[in-house]
Amino acid sequence: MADIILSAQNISKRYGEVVAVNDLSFSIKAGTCFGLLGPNGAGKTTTIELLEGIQLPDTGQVLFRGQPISRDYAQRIGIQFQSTALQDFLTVRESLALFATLYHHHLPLEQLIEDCSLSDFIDRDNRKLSGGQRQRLLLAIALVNDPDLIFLDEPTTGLDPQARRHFWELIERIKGRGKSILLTTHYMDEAEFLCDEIAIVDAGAIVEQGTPRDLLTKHFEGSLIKLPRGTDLSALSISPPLIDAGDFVQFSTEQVGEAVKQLAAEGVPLDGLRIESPTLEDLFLLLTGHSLRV
Ligand SMILES: Nc1ncnc2c1ncn2[C@@H]1O[C@H](COP(=O)(O)OP(=O)(O)OP(=O)(O)O)[C@@H](O)[C@H]1O
Repeated sequence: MADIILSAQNISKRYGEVVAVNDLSFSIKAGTCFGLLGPNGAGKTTTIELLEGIQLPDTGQVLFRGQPISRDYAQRIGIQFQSTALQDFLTVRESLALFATLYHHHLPLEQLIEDCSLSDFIDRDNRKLSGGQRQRLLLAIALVNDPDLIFLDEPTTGLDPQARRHFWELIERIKGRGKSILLTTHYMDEAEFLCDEIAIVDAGAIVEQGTPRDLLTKHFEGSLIKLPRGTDLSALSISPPLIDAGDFVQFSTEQVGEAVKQLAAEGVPLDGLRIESPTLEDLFLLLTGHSLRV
C-alpha cells in the first residue's frame, strides 16, 4: 500500500447548530497533491483547520504518518493560510528571516528565495508587493521549516491568470521534491492541473473522491453537448440527464454526431451549440448543483 502521510478518520465539527464537518474520512498518499473542493460554506476551511491541528474535531481523529498528531506537529508541517498578516515595514528577506526563527530547523533562505522566485523583489517592503508576489512570499514562509506536508488554503484566489500559472509551476516543483500537499481551491482548472486526487465536499460531507480523470470517466460519457439556456427542448425525445449549467443546459454522450443529428431532426435550434470535453467544473455542477466560480 502507498505510504499514507495524513489521514482523517471520521472527523466531525459543529459550530452550535451548524454541522461544518460531518463524519469525514480520507487519506493523503505521500508525495501527492490532494485537493479539497466544494462550494462556499461546504466546510473546507474547517476541515483544513482540523487537519492542521488548529482546531480539534468533536469526534474522530487525524493521523500523521499513522500516529495521532503530537505537539511537534506544527514544526513538521507548512501552512499557507487564506490570509496572513505580514509585518509592515519589513522586507521580503526580513520576513523570511523572522519566520525562520520560529522553527528548530529551517532551510537556507537563499534556497527559499530561489525555489519561490523571490529574488526580483527580495528587498522590497511587504506593503509594495503585487498579489502574486505576496502569495509567493507566503508560500516560502510555509516552506521555511522544510515540511513534508504543506497545506495551501485557496492560494491563488484573486491572482491574475499569469500569476496563477506561475504559482502552479512552483507547486509542481515542490511536488517534484516528494512533498505532500493538501490544497483547497475554487478553481477547477487548478485542481485538474495540480491534484492527483480530489474530494468534493458539500454540506460537510464528501460526495465524491478519486483522481480527476477517474471521476470524469465515471460521471460522463464522451463529450458534453451544451445548448444555450432558453433553447426550446420541449421536442427533445432523447433522454440523457440534462444538467443545468447556468448559461447552458448540457448532457454527455459518446455519440456526438448522432446526438447533433437527432437534435436537428427534432427541430431543436442549434445556434450557440457547443461540444466540449467535460471538466471538473461540469462534474461539480452535476454533483453539488453549485458553480464554483468566485
Ligand atoms: N467560527 C464559526 N462559527 C460559526 N459557524 C462557522 C464558523 N466557521 C465556519 N462556520 C460555518 O461552518 C460552515 C462551514 O464553513 P467553512 O468556512 O469551513 O466552509 P468553506 O467551505 O471553507 O467555505 P468558503 O469556501 O466560503 O471559505 C459554514 O456554514 C460556516 O458559516
